[in-house]
Amino acid sequence: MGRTKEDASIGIIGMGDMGKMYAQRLSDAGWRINACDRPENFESLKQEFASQKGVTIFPNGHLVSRISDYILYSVEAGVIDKVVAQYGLSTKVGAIVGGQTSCKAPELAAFEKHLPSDVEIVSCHSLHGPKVNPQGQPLVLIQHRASDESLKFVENILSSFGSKHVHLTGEMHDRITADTQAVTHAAFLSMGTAWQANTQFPWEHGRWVGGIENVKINITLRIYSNKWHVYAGLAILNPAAKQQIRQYAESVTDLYKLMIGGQREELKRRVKAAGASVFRPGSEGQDLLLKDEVLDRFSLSNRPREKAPPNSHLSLLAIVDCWSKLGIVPYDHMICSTPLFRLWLGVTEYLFRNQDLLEEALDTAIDDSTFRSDDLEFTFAARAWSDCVSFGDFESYRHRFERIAEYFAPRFPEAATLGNEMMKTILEKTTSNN
Ligand SMILES: NC(=O)C1=CN([C@@H]2O[C@H](COP(=O)(O)OP(=O)(O)OC[C@H]3O[C@@H](n4cnc5c(N)ncnc54)[C@H](OP(=O)(O)O)[C@@H]3O)[C@@H](O)[C@H]2O)C=CC1
Ligand SMILES: O=C(O)C(=O)Cc1ccc(O)cc1
Repeated sequence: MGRTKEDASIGIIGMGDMGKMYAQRLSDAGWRINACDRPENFESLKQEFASQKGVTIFPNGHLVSRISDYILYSVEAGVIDKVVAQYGLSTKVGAIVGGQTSCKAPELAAFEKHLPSDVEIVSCHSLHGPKVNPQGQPLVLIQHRASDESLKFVENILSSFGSKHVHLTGEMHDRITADTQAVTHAAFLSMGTAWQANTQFPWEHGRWVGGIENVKINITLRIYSNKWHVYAGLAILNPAAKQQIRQYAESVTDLYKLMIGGQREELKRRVKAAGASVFRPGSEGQDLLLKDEVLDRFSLSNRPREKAPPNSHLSLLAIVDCWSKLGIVPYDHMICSTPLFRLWLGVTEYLFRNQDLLEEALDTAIDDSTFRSDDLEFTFAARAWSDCVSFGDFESYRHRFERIAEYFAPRFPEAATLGNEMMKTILEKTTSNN
């Protein structure tokens, strides 16, 4: 089997956002790519890639599999079993197969079930979206059923991304990404749900101008402007994610009850104890991941920001409570973190490492009823998303997601421009080395 650029070729099955990004970058790096999407997309895909040197589009996965030396399945997580069942037997003798889906248990199970035994398995996962520059971002590699030499071959293929290779088992990958991805998305999905329930575009209200709020708004819109199946797949198919998301919903509910019950001392005690277990003493002198001047630059609002308006920050208090209850130290996951996770940790840290800001949030939660209805809707939303993930029903997830996405859709273009700029600037300051 060929193992160099001159004599090997790479197959990509599923030419959606990630598949196209891989095809583009790997062919630019000099690899020969054989790619396909669904048969009905053959003609349009062929036209789209007509001028991309090194990429050949085929009508289906059989034709890709039989001639490629490393084959990557880059399809929706929910259909991985079906697609591998369809094309797996056509895999070239002695080839290596991998997948790009965000949850590895079903993907690896599908490979074991459907691939011939002479086929090796090295899977991967780029921990960022298709529009993020892979340079310096984590790239997980899973040597599931393969020789060291085959792993090296795959590493060589993917080396042109300039990503940081992280070697994990499938099981470790799923445990970590439940912490970093699934629960992070649950928080932002819930924010969007609450804003929609109260028919708000939050940046049109003075209470949501500046700083942390910019990140909340931009990321929420970014998620809702993406494909629902990416978020549904990694939450519903990952068993560890259900528990994490449930804990997040419980933390939100518990803290909300303390707020409306006026239990100031108990609220402060619980939140500060959680903060102490997540933001360990001794870290005070370290640089914050995010700073005011960065946060303030990316507002969808045209209102001036004078002083940060007080906010109970229930979503942030709850994530720290959740991490603490689950014994998660988020900094331990930096090596395997997505950009969104680093932003989420960044804003949380920003609140918890500023004692005045934290006190203000806790006092606001008790004394100021301005946010009560928003926090109530947020609590409902967190519980509803948790139920939706626990029930494991893709269609109801899709329905919820798309209903809310539709509400925000008119604002996606401006949010995307600003959000991309924000991600770029902030990512330069929050690498996975932090
Ligand atoms: N988007 C992201 O930020 C990231 C996504 N991932 C993961 O990567 C995978 C791909 O995601 P993404 O590219 O965003 O999703 P897309 O929906 O853009 O791409 C998936 C593609 O696979 C195609 N497909 C489905 N069935 C078949 C089949 N039988 N044969 C050939 N092609 C098929 C789909 O066609 P159709 O649309 O017609 O069904 C679609 O074009 C997912 O598992 C996702 O979880 C990983 C990292 C980041
Ligand atoms: O950064 C995030 O969490 C994203 O939303 C982008 C994303 C989505 C799915 C992945 O498997 C990896 C990255």
